[in-house]
Parts: sequence; structure tokens; C-alpha cells
Amino acid sequence: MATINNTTEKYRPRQLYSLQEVRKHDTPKDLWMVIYNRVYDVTAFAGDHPGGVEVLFDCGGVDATEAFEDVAHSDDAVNMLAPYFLGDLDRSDHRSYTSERHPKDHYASMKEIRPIPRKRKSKHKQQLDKAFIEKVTIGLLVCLAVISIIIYVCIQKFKWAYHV
Ligand code: HEM
Repeated sequence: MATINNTTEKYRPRQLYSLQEVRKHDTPKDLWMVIYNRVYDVTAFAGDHPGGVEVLFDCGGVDATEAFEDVAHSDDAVNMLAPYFLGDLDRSDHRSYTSERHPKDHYASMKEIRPIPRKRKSKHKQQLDKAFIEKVTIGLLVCLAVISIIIYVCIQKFKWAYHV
């Protein structure tokens, strides 16, 4: 997989994968894993792993973050992940971490920038909102009119009582 360093590339929405999709790639010939909510295809790397192939095969198709951190991998090991980056794990499958380690100087190190879609109000809800605002406005105007009449009547009574 090509390394993407171009700035504009960094800001395009990245491919998202669900954990369910990742689970399908759990064989030595098709070996994906999740590390810090990023999905990597490490098939080509497995044979070169200094810790041996078996441990990697055991983590095929799963979230390997814990296993990866349990053996205190160096930052060099983290940076080696870069060429195998596929995309981000779907938000609904995300785990939260107090701190995260991602490959440096690479597309994979950028925060996922896909905007969270804003829920659009349905037309029916918009109409209801409009009707509600109209009703409140009318109510306020009626209150204002009633208060004005009361004040006017009070002033007239005052004038009449004291013959002003
Ligand atoms: C796919 C991502 C992985 C990469 C790029 C990677 C890379 C490396 C590297 C570079 C080392 C040498 C020591 C170091 O620099 O930290 C190492 C050692 C090791 N790795 Fe990984 N590793 C990966 C995943 C895993 C996983 C998921 C496990 C599961 C337990 C694991 C277990 C080990 C062990 C046990 C060693 C120690 C080997 C020794 O000290 O003899 N690695 N790995």
C-alpha cells in the first residue's frame, strides 16, 4: 500500500471498517488487525515479525491493541505499522484509550476527520417548530395587548378618582 503524505490526501474522508469486516480477515494469507482503532493489513509483514509469526496469527481479525501493548513494543514497532494501514475502525466499534500510539509522519497518524453527520430535522418537525413559534408569538402579543388595556384602565380610574 502506498504511503500517503500529500496534505490534501490527509484531509479526505478515510475508509471505515467495522469490526465485523475485520473479523473476516483472520488467516495467515489475509491477516488484518486493529491497533488503536486503526485497521492494518499485516499479511506481508507477518513473516518479518521479530516476535514470530504465531503471535500475529493469533491476533488475526481482532483488536490486537492490548496484545500489542502488553509486550511493550517500541515506537519503532509502532512506526512500522504505517505501510500496512488500511483505514479507521467504525466509530461504533471504537474503544477509548487514555493515550494512543500511531505511526508518525503518515496518513495513519492523522486524526480521523470524517465529519459527524448532523441529523437533519424532518419536514414534519420543521413545520411543527414553525407552528409552535407562531403560537408563542401570538400568545405574547395577546398578553401585551391585555397588559396595555389594564394599564390604560388603571390610569383612567386614577384620573377619575383624583379628578386629574
Ligand atoms: C502488526 C503489528 C506489529 C508490529 C509492527 C510489531 C513489531 C515488532 C517489533 C519491531 C518488535 C521488536 C521489538 C520492538 O521494537 O518493540 C516486536 C517484538 C515482539 N512482538 Fe511485535 N509487532 C506487531 C504485533 C504484535 C502482536 C499483535 C503481538 C502479540 C502478542 C506481538 C508480539 C511481540 C513479541 C512477543 C515481541 C518480542 C520478541 C522478543 O523480544 O523476542 N507483536 N514486534
